[in-house]
Amino acid sequence: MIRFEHVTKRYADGTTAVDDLSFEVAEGELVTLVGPSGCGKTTTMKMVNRLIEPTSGRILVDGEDIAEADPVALRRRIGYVIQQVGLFPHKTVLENTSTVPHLLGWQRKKGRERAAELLDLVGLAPSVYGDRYPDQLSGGQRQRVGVARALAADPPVLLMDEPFGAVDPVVREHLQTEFLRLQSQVRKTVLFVTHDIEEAVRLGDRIAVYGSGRVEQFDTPATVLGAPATPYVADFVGADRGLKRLSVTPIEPGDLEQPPVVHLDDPLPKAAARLASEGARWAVVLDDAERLHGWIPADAADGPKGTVRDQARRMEAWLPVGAPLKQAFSTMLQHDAGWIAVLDDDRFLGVLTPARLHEALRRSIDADAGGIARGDVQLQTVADV
Ligand SMILES: Nc1ncnc2c1ncn2[C@@H]1O[C@H](COP(=O)(O)OP(=O)(O)OP(=O)(O)O)[C@@H](O)[C@H]1O
Repeated sequence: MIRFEHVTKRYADGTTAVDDLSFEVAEGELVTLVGPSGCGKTTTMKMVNRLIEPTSGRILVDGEDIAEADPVALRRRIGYVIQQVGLFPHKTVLENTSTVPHLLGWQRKKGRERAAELLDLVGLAPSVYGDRYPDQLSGGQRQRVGVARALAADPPVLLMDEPFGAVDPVVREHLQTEFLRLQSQVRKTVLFVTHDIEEAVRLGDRIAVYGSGRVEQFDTPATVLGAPATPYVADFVGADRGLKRLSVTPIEPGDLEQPPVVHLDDPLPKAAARLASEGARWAVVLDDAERLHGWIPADAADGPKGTVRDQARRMEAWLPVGAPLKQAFSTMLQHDAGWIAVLDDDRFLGVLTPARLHEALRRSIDADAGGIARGDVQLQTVADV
């Protein structure tokens, strides 16, 4: 846990870099600090490992006032990843990764084993990369080594200052995805500095949006995008905040439509009767274990003999419940599908249609800001006009 209590930093020349900052990062939480250049993000971060001392206020790490800690011992308890990575050029990847365990006096063998484990975890096979030197790696690989090195001594707290800032957008997205997967396993308390709102939204459990030296809003990505606290925040998150919000708004069971469901071994006449009674043009087809198989159009069910199995079509477009709406939209486009199935593990929950997706989009964009209830969302289709 990291707690800032009325922390102010004024530099010798009179610049107030951070002004009366108070917030808390819970254990295992990832908080992103986002804001324009010079707003005090790095100063905030460097005060946590005492590379910079606050002018006033207190910072607690795991309940301990860090002003009373020995700075060197403190830094070994806190992982630190920066944009320039700062790997030792004359040391191998494995040696770089085991630096902190080594400084902490771990046995060499244990330190190297741990380093190898972490390199694996960040996607760098130690047998391939362990003996390379930093200049034999790509930028993205160097960043991964930086992350592995920061985690090597298993610190409870991780500070990350624009760690993926120096790589191209594609590699950056990969690193973000990998880091999210890693964080879901290691659950560190993370303070992550970025000036990129997309990155802040994607990675943060909560986001602190900085104005000049102050936090203008501290909340979940969905709330910051859906209900910016001030005009400054609204401007910073951008006019397309609705679009950005799609990536942080999950599909909920309530978004789904329930088409008729038939099973592979149902006789066709039974399936046809089911479709007719609901006036549906198609039905979802499940197997005996209630797993999604595909679908069957009404005209194909309209035969005197056989079972649904003979006429069923496979359906590849599906998503797990909780996946972001952006992914739903993209899957629908990718498969050119009129609907996609939503599953909870293997269990079929319902389908997302363009109309329901549209409704969910409206909810995600407007609901918090305007207090619009889902039932109040009116959908218009071409047929209504
Ligand atoms: N050593 C220093 N002496 C005086 N002013 C400083 C010093 N270090 C930083 N500042 C000033 O403090 C303010 C905050 O700087 P800081 O580096 O924390 O910003 P930042 O949000 O991390 O910016 P960036 O995204 O550009 O890294 C800036 O106005 C900066 O010029």
